[in-house]
Amino acid sequence: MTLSVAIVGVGLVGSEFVKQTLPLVKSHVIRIVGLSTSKKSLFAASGLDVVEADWKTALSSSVIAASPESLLGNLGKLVDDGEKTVLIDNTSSDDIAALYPRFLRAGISIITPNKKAYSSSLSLYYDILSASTKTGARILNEATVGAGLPIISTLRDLVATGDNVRKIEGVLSGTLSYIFNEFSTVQGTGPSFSSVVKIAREKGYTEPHPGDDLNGADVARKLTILSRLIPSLKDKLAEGYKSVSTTSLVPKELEGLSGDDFVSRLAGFDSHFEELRASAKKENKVLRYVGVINAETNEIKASLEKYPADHPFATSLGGSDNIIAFHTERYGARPLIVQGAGAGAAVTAMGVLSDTLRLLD
Ligand SMILES: NC(=O)C1=CN([C@@H]2O[C@H](COP(=O)(O)OP(=O)(O)OC[C@H]3O[C@@H](n4cnc5c(N)ncnc54)[C@H](OP(=O)(O)O)[C@@H]3O)[C@@H](O)[C@H]2O)C=CC1
Ligand SMILES: N[C@@H](CC=O)C(=O)O
Ligand code: NA
Repeated sequence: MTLSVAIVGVGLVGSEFVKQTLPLVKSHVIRIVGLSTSKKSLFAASGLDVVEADWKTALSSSVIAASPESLLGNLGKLVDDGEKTVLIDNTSSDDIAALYPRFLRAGISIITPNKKAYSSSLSLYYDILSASTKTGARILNEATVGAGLPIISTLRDLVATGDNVRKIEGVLSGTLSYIFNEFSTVQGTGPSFSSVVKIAREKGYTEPHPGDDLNGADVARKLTILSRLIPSLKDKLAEGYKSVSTTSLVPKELEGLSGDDFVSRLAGFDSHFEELRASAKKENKVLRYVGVINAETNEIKASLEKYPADHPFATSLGGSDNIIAFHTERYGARPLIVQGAGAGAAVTAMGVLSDTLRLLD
């Protein structure tokens, strides 16, 4: 059966998703029925004529305004006609996330790298789970943590097979990994903090607003998504990521600025970060921003820490690498470790597309 797919959000990840999907459109595994930005949309129930490059022109010249309501109606009709139908949410929008229960109740599956739905209030989370259970429409979000790395599937497998997860710890932000791998080296020297943040943004690692990475919220969201999969912690974070103890690296003066203004004014705070780097170097340590879920002490925390120069977080990470260690009863002596690029369009779109193909299992 051909999957009918509507893609909302065609920025860095969304455009790469379309690119990776084109061979599957040619072989009739997938039919792209909808494309939309925050302003414009295209829809054809029988499938859009999607050709690399041309779809961008067609979408930007479309006169049809984006409307999640009409998309819901159009996709609902496909479900009624017996089509396997999927919404791919490649935005970082809270508004789209809030609509997931309605899409699921209409029998439309959802695949997303957008962390908003699973890391906000517990009530939205349970609304999503119950809508999915009711209709059998599935929601998969592997790319929300570690981009294409198998983090969520690994944790689900550990829990489903009865292992006891004691602690999860690691570097969960591709942006903050890149920034501190470049900024805080064992030599204790390197480029200025603001210049590395700028490059991380240019490389497509950051959230649409880089302050959402630097304030720790992105890591806190990932910790929320993971902790809700651990039976003893599933109801702990009532307010989602806001309930996580989080260290922000955003100077107070830059709060509330647009992404562009934020990045251009960050240079004014380079000396503060230079001091942090120098103080770590004095102890022969490096700075790394880490996330920890401790199921034994119930502590869930996102923070900037110092690690000895010979620690794996200091020696084995490069680029936007994430490293996540699962300490469990079965993996008692040595944790199960997943490591690799944790941000960037190619690896994120791969995570979204592989989830999409799981719907055909
Ligand atoms: N970049 C990465 O490495 C990773 C990203 N992610 C997640 O992937 C998602 C996309 O990230 P990325 O591609 O980098 O972000 P971009 O800012 O490049 O793209 C976001 C897109 O979403 C669109 N959009 C925003 N709001 C709406 C809306 N209400 N309706 C329709 N479209 C909307 C924007 O449209 P417009 O152009 O009109 O504003 C834009 O095209 C985010 O949730 C991010 O957290 C997850 C893992 C890694
Ligand atoms: N901004 C995020 C993108 C992936 O979730 C990160 O840097 O990890
Ligand atoms: Na992942």
